[in-house]
Amino acid sequence: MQEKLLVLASGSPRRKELLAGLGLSFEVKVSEVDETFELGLDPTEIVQELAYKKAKAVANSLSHGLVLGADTIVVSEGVILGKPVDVEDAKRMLSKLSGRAHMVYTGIALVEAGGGMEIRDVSATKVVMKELSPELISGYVATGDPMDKAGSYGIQGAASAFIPEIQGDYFNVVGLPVSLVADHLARFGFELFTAKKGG
Ligand SMILES: Cc1cn([C@H]2C[C@H](O)[C@@H](COP(=O)(O)OP(=O)(O)OP(=O)(O)O)O2)c(=O)[nH]c1=O
Repeated sequence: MQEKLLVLASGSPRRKELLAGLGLSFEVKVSEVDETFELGLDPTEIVQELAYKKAKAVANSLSHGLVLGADTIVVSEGVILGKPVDVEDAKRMLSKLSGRAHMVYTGIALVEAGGGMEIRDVSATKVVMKELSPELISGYVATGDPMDKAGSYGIQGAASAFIPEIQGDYFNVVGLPVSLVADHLARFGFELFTAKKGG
């Protein structure tokens, strides 16, 4: 029986599904966070800072429990690509990613409500994308799939056809580096496959 409360501070259905895969019980609580970041910060710092903001905002509203936040961005040739603002933006991002490799960074933060321990970490995956014709980009964007995703693609959907190779954690690209999260959860007492979970 898991005694300690685990809270996922995310509205992302992918993150919910990936965390649920670990077999732990958790609640989802989302709070509005300003996702702007300081210019000049390294992408690995930006994703950790945004993940921390998301987790901290929810932790501040609770008296107890452990809160997990995450943030994913795509970086191509030094340019940070978040979620597209519209269809044209999505097409622009995909044209930029076409025919070259880029990096996907997901920052994670675990924050104990009530002023306990806090950790941040980051996972990086290199993604190789095929050359995409304008017709292919238009067709994919028309499906709507890119619109809520960093870099304007979802490796887990039809865009899998564009990606012949990755180096690193696949789940990191989808939005949650599950293996890294599991390692950190264990440090907070959330052990997998033991009788005592989060006690
Ligand atoms: C690159 C890539 C991103 N994504 C998603 C993961 C994230 O949900 C999203 C990046 O946006 P985020 O701002 O990291 O997360 P979010 O707004 O969806 O959810 P929340 O802030 O509430 O936690 O892009 C995919 O699903 N597949 C992919 O291949």
